[in-house]
Amino acid sequence: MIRVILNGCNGKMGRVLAKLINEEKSMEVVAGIDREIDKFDNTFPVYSNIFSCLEKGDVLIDFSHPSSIRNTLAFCVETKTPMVTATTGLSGEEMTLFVEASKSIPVFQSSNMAVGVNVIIDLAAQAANALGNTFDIEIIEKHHNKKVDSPSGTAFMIANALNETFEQKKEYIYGRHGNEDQRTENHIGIHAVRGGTIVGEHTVIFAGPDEIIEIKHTALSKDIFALGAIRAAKFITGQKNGYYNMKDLIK
Ligand SMILES: NC(=O)C1=CN([C@@H]2O[C@H](COP(=O)(O)OP(=O)(O)OC[C@H]3O[C@@H](n4cnc5c(N)ncnc54)[C@H](OP(=O)(O)O)[C@@H]3O)[C@@H](O)[C@H]2O)C=CC1
Ligand SMILES: O=C(O)C1=N[C@H](C(=O)O)C[C@H](O)C1
Repeated sequence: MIRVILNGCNGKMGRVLAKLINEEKSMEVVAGIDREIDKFDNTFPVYSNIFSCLEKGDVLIDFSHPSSIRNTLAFCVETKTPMVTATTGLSGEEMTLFVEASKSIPVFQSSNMAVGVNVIIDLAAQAANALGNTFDIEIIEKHHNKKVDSPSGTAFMIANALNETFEQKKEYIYGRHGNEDQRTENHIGIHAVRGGTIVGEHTVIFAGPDEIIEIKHTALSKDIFALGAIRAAKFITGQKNGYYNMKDLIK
């Protein structure tokens, strides 16, 4: 039985994960961490301070907020608990903390745990490689009105993968407004739409002379992210210390 500690257990994703882990034969949630501990009638103990957690986990799954990342990593390193993290909106400094921690524990990180998104990233990189600078690239992402960070972690993941294909790196332009950001071939435009209960949509537009290619992924439920994280958690419990992502899982 894989014992899971859930960081952000009372959030939207935390609750979907708890339900889906409950349906798994080989996994159980042994503890949860969140800011408010009495928000729901959880079937496992919930702590507001991760260092108060009494249960031993085989893996920690994190869908929370950047403000919790330092303590969560410190806890995982201290208790030698492998960590799967899906939290987005991290600073460059916070990202390097994961790489540092991965010298002591296995760390799995992805801004999007859905298999399909990782397929469209490869397709878009292939298109960017073939089209070079002749087509302009714009990324549009749409999410629900409760999302904290903009643009999405996935939009950055896509833009970074596309930029890797160019010798001269392109500059990211966010949601143009006014006269300052007129397009040049050196731009990747990134635009965030927020509304209602949109689960998650990412479209990469390649706009060329008289032709347009669009590569799009639509998430229809939050289950796909939770199932990806469950798969990552099963994968990482058997791994050596190191930094892993979806490429290691779906290769
Ligand atoms: N990689 C992926 O596939 C996916 C990633 N995500 C990312 O996962 C994260 C969570 O998403 P979602 O569940 O929708 O967000 P929610 O805001 O619904 O949930 C986050 C939870 O974490 C809690 N929290 C905030 N700060 C802390 C802290 N310092 N310590 C412990 N808990 C804390 C929040 O409490 P409170 O409500 O009090 O603020 C909340 O209960 C986001 O970064 C989101 O972008 C989401 C879906 C898919
Ligand atoms: O906050 C969300 O909901 C999501 N966040 C992730 C992101 O920022 O890319 C992944 C997914 O699109 C849902």
